[in-house]
Amino acid sequence: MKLITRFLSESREQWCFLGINILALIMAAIFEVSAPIYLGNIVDAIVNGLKNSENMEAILHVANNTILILIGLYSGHAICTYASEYIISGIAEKMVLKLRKQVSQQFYVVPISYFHSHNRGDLLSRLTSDLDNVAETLREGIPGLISSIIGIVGAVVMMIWISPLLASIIIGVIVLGITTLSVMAKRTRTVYLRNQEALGAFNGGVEELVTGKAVVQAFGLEQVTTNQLDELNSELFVRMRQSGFVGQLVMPLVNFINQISYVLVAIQGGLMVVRGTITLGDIQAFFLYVTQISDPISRSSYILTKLQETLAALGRIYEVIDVVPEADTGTVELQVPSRPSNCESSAGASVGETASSLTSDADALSQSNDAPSAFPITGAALPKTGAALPKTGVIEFNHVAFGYSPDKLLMKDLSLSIPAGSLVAIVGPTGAGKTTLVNLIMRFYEINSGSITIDGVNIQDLTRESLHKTVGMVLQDTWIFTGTIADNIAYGKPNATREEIVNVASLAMADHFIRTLPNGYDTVLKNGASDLSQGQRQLITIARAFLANPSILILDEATANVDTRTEVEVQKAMEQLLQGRTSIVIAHRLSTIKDADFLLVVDNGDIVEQGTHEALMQRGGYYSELYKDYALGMSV
Ligand SMILES: Nc1ncnc2c1ncn2[C@@H]1O[C@H](COP(=O)(O)OP(=O)(O)OP(=O)(O)O)[C@@H](O)[C@H]1O
Repeated sequence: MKLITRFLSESREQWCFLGINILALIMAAIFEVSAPIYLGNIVDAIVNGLKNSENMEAILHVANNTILILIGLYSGHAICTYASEYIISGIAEKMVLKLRKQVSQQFYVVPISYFHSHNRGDLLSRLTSDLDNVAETLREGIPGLISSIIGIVGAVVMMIWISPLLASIIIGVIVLGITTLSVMAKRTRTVYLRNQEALGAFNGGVEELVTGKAVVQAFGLEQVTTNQLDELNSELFVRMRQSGFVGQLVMPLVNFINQISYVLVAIQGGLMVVRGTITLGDIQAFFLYVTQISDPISRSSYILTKLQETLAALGRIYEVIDVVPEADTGTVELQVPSRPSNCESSAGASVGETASSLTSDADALSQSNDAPSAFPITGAALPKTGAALPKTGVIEFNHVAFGYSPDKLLMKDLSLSIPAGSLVAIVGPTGAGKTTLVNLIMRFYEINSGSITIDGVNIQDLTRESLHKTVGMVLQDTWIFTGTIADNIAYGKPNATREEIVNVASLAMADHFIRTLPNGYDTVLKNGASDLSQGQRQLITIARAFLANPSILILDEATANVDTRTEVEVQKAMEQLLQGRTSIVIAHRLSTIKDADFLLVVDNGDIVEQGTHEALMQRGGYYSELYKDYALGMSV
């Protein structure tokens, strides 16, 4: 009930149209229930005329007038029904549009942790099938229910008006029928629910088979998987047969009730006609009212069952709408330094020229950071990393504590400083907390205590927009949306010119392959660009990062999916991309680790070692062991 009240109160702007719709339904019902009386009048006119030996012309004259009235009534019924359907479909679409907008907007503002704790398919089904369910019930169910109720009430009133005695017999049968149907509806609900569960399980099985086809084939498990799917299919067959059986029971039952009513009306009505207490026309009208009632009864019982399903869907939709959005209480905007963007600085220069000039800059940078203890992990004074470095992009963790659940901390007291413009590689075993560390910089999760600052400003005081403009990410899972390659590259800078786009694509070594496509930069990518190779997709996302030009860049094994030859090219481009910004690379690759100015070795959410590759190797601690294992793995 709460859900219905909420839904109605949130659809206040549609109330007026809803009122008009109900009015149209009432009018349609009035026209419909009036007709049998006039049909009865025709019968009476003919019977009485013949009985009184009136001439045929006089009889037909009376009948013709009534027929005109009937044409008017049926036309009125058709017009009002059409108007009601037209209005209700508008109302339904607007209500669903509003819900869809609310849910879609929520997807942008709910914390990322919400997505991590919910099944992706389940979230999608709320936006699709649950909303469809609500729309269908609004479009067809509710008008059907209202017109059924009005129709039943109208027909009962007319029956009482014609003959209270006959009406009471019919009402008795109706009450009996409704009680039986509602008992059946309860049982049907359970059967339908099991059917939907079986359908969901089968769909899940098919999805797993489709997405994991390569793995299934690689392990030669086609037969096992097919058998599992067969089992799910058999279960679905049984459930569907059951639901079909109970669903088909409703109509025969309603027909049975109908026929009982006809028999009772025929017996009692016949006796009343003989006694002269009712006319033959009234009996005929009575029969028509019985027919008019039976259909709405079966329809409303079905709609009431469907309504339960819709309320469950509405509840799931409101659950998403009610998620508390990520707090964006920050007011500070980080000043973006007047640093030339990648595309401007390189305009006109060949990739080779740019790369070589940058390599020497990078060398200077790495030399200045060579001292093993140059980067304090305690949050003390930042090291001087050379006059050429930019002043923006300093990241500090001050006594940070964080856990995905409050009772289990992953980081207990983490402090570290990353100087502006440095290239830091985070290494550590799987599950050590590398991704978590960068997620905290992006403020995807709120820390339990301590603070994280960028250029001395607590990230909680920054607006989310400013934070995400300052920190860019290139992830291993490439995200390509449906649109042209140019649109995909310009994602972080929608107003970028074609020249800028081509420029950054050249820097990311993507220009060549893009030009080989039939439509070049205007090639439309669909289905996550499944027709491009993983490496090509990655190059596009790297070009995207070039164009967005953030002062801090996070790379999550960004070159992991690029082949060895492409990797060399991408590395060159990367040097350019990383130039002049603080870069944090989560990498397992030897090349990335060696290029880094500094390594942070993470284990159990803590930094256990830090320093350059050489220094850490000399130290012979945790990193050197890790590295030796890695090198051994590479040589095997
Ligand atoms: N969304 C989450 N909810 C709960 N626990 C999580 C979540 N994400 C990660 N964890 C847990 O936190 C710990 C650190 O995970 P994290 O992803 O940061 O490790 P990682 O070092 O990046 O690992 P890998 O190298 O395998 O990617 C792990 O124990 C992991 O199970």
